[in-house]
Parts: sequence; C-alpha cells; structure tokens
Amino acid sequence: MSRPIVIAAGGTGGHFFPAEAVATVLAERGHDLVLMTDARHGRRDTGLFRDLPQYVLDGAGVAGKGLGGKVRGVLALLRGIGEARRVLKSLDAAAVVGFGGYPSIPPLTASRFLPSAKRPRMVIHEGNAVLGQANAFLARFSPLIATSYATVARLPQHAQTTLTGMPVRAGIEALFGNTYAVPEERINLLVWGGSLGARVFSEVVPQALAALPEELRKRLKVTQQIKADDLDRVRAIYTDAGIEVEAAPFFTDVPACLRDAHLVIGRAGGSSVAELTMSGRPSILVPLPIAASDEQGANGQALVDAGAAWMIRQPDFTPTALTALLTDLFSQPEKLENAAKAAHFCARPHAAAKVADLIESALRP
Ligand SMILES: CC(=O)N[C@H]1[C@@H](OP(=O)(O)OP(=O)(O)OC[C@H]2O[C@@H](n3ccc(=O)[nH]c3=O)[C@H](O)[C@@H]2O)O[C@H](CO)[C@@H](O)[C@@H]1O
Repeated sequence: MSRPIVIAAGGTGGHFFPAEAVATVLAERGHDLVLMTDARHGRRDTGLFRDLPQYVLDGAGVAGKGLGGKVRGVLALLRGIGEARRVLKSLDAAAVVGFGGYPSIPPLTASRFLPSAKRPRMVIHEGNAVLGQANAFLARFSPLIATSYATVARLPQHAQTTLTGMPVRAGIEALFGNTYAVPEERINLLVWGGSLGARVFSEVVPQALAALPEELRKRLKVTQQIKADDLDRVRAIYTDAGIEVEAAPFFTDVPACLRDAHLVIGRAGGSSVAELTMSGRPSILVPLPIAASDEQGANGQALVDAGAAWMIRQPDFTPTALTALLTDLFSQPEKLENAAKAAHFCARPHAAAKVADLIESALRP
C-alpha cells in the first residue's frame, strides 16, 4: 500500500454521504484509502467502505451529561487521539480528511502530534453555511477547508478556504441538468426529515393537506418519510382525506423521489439542501430548531435569499400556516417553477471531484 489517505467520518447520513462521494472519486483515481470512525458510530459495511481498511476509535462526543459524563467524554477523546496517532504513524498516512462531527476530531488532532516528516496533510470539509463545532475546533490547526457555501459563518479570519460545494451521491449528481415539469394534473409532494426523520412533519403535514380543497387533494400524491411507529396513524389520515400516500421510515432511492417531486417539504441539513439544488426542486424548509449553531437556518436562508425555497421556523410551522402557503403555491405553479430554476442555479456540481482535487493539491510537495 502506498501512503494512504485517511477519511475521518461517521455519524448521520448527512455527514457520511459526502465522505463516501469523495472517497469514491479518490479510489477511482488510484489512491489507497483508510476509514477512521468512532465507537459510537461503528464500522461501515455499505458501499465502498465495505472493502476499505477501517479503524474504529474511542472518542465519542465530549458533551456527556453532568460532570461525570463530560470527564468520561474527554477521557474517551484522549484515548481516541492516542489510538489515532499510533495508527497514523504505522500507516504513514499522506493526508487526513475530515467531514465534520465528533468522529473527525481524534484522527485530525492526532495528526498534529506526529513529527513533521511523518505529519499527514490536513483537509476538512464543511457542509453547512456555519462552521460546525468539530470543524471550528480543528480549524485552529490551519487545515485546508473545503466549503459548500459562498459564505460560511464562524470561519477563522485566516482560514485557507476553497469553495467546492457539497459532495452528493452519484445518483443525485446525475439529476443535475434535469428539467422541472410544472404540475398540471398530478402534484407530487415529497416530505422528508433528514437521515433520522422528523416527527414534526407527521404531526403537521397530514393535517395541513387534509384541510386543502377537495379539488387539490384529489390531485395530490404524497411520498413521506415517517417514523415506523407513526406509519399506520399517518396513513389513515391521508386515506380518510382521499390523498394517495407512499410512506416509509427511510427511502433508499432518493434520486427517484427527487426526480418525481414537484415540491419538497423538509429540514435544511447540509446534504438535503445540496440535493434540492442538484435536482432543482423547490422546497418549504423547516430548519431543525435544536441544531447546534442554527446551521440549518443558515443553509435554508441561502436558498430563500436565492428565491429557491420558502422557510417556516418550527414554532410557526402549523397546519393552518402550511395549508395557506400550499394553497398559494399550488394555485400559482409559476412560483414553483421559478423556485425550481433558482434552486438549480444554486447547485454546485462535481463537488466530490473538487474536494478530491483539493486533497491532491495538498499532497504535492
Ligand atoms: C451535512 C450535515 O452536517 N448535516 C446536518 C444534519 O445531518 P442529517 O444527516 O440529519 O441531514 P442532511 O440533510 O445533511 O442529510 C440527510 C441525508 O439523508 C438522506 N435521506 C433522507 C431521508 C430518506 O428517507 N432517505 C435518505 O437517504 C438524504 O438524501 C440526505 O442525503 O444533522 C445535523 C443535526 O443533527 C445538522 O445540523 C447538520 O447540519
């Protein structure tokens, strides 16, 4: 094995899909790769990662409950850094690439504790319009930073940034350039809540749709991500309202869901927003209210400012407010069409290749 590139990633789909997209490009370009993740998230046995060497390190989040939890968290992190340092040294890694989140902290921090001749180059990718907590910590070590938005809040003043966009899975990248067909008879609505789903959409959306005039309800086909224990209850509301529904706790064929959608209702996580722009789909965004730095609000605002989306903050996301907005949009489909065009205009295609280019540039002497 030549000097490998270490991919430091873990966590929810939103954090992991970009890592997988970049790793795929690097593998195609002939680089040897290694995955480092943490014990909380465990091994990855899907896609490309199934066949990669993997190191599952200690070092979950430091935000444990109470003083005892915090102390345990810090000790786990220190153990993770120690393990990562040993592994990086023995691998003689050429670069360590982080994709945000706690799993990226031990490998990238450890790389700073290697002698300069052995020290791998350090690159981090930020998928949101606000620098995440883990990346903000790692930014102190002056890595190269790949960004997904033209403006990223909380970037240190002297950060070396390159605007690459947010890497998406190949099937979603393939949607770039597809056209948006204004709903004429059928209206396809996609409702999703991020990689873990979001109960608020099961509480608000069915009620809002059931209150639409019958003429609109008959035209609707809803494809909705619904948590398993809510499926029967929510399906029944749609059936009673005469609305066709396809529901599942998780959709694997996201490209098909996006391709068919005339409008998407969802959260504003980094990957979701990138996928909306790549497919050129208009959306109503309800940012996750508990997100650490309101990064979802910032991601969503970028689309709203571009005319590509409408945003409703969760406290205002009521059935009445949603019914009113949907009635307006469905009765003036040109608004949807304009938002679709604006969304497409925000897309940054080939982001995985651009991140890979940046990593390769860091490898050059
Ligand atoms: C990249 C990133 O930092 N993402 C955010 C998010 O990640 P989170 O993973 O929740 O959300 P993202 O929008 O980033 O990603 C969701 C991913 O799940 C996929 N999907 C969703 C539904 C489904 O049925 N099938 C499916 O495959 C989407 O296509 C997308 O690729 O969590 C945090 C809070 O916990 C946010 O504040 C983060 O900003």
